[in-house]
Amino acid sequence: MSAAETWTVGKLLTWTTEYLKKSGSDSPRLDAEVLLSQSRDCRRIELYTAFDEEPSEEVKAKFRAMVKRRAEGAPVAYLVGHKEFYSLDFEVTPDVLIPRPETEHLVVEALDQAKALRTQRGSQAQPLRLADVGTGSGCVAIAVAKHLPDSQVLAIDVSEEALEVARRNALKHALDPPQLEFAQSNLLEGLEPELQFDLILSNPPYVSEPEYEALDTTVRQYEPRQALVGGPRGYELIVRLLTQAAERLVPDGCVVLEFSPMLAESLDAWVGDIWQEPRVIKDLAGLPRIVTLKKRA
Ligand SMILES: C[S@@+](CC[C@H](N)C(=O)[O-])C[C@H]1O[C@@H](n2cnc3c(N)ncnc32)[C@H](O)[C@@H]1O
Repeated sequence: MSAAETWTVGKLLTWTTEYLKKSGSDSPRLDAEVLLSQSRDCRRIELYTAFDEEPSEEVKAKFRAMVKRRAEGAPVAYLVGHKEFYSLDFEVTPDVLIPRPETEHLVVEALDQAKALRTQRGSQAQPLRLADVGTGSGCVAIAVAKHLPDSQVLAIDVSEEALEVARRNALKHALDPPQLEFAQSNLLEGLEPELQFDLILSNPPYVSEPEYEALDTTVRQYEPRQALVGGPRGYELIVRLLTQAAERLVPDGCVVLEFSPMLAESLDAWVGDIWQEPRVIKDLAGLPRIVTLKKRA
């Protein structure tokens, strides 16, 4: 970018798109638009009616600094401090995983299972009790709580730093106890012994250690390892969670889990003698991504 040129919104977007493309971004135009709208404090769509305007020096300086960090690999969501998930806006910091679009399938399936339980139990039933294990930013717990106003959701994480972000997101979406509560716990271990749930949801860490080493450096360098790695083989946390969940579910309840398509061949082993035939949901790429498990009678 030369200082003498007039850097209009349109030119800034064109130049930055090319620059970020060369730096390895797989969504350079979108990145440029998100960063510029954040710097101008406007909505992305408003850039389209401001193509010929020249932003102030302050806006351009802010934009340049973010573009530089993006070119170095920093994820856009951490640079702007928020990310949309299930049509809701969530604060994100490097203490939490950036919510992924495939996790929206977990929310859809959780809402379907909640509806089925309600229908089964009738209109006089108690509020549904849900747990979201490994809540991170709180995106799953909050999306579900927003769509199930008469439910009680317990959002759990082992990381106190992640819980602080999730609590701020709950505040932002006007969710209070008893509809949404938080607990720091290693999976379900630290909870009161009498706590039982109708639905246990989780997008747990499920990347194996070798897969982690092969992940894009932007993920490894910026996102919390604890949110990604499930153990040497990837499924260790899932197996522990399923054992604990079997003790915490009411008889007609179920577990809804996101997992890696790489772990699909382990599904039968997870089911064992405890769970019924799994219901598997595929993501938009046609890969197995979500599994729902009900206990055998
Ligand atoms: C894959 S992230 C999911 C975050 C969020 N639910 C989402 O879908 O974007 C997994 C989360 O599990 C948490 N976690 C890791 N090990 C845990 C454990 N043993 N007990 C509870 N939470 C754990 C991590 O801190 C992280 O927030």
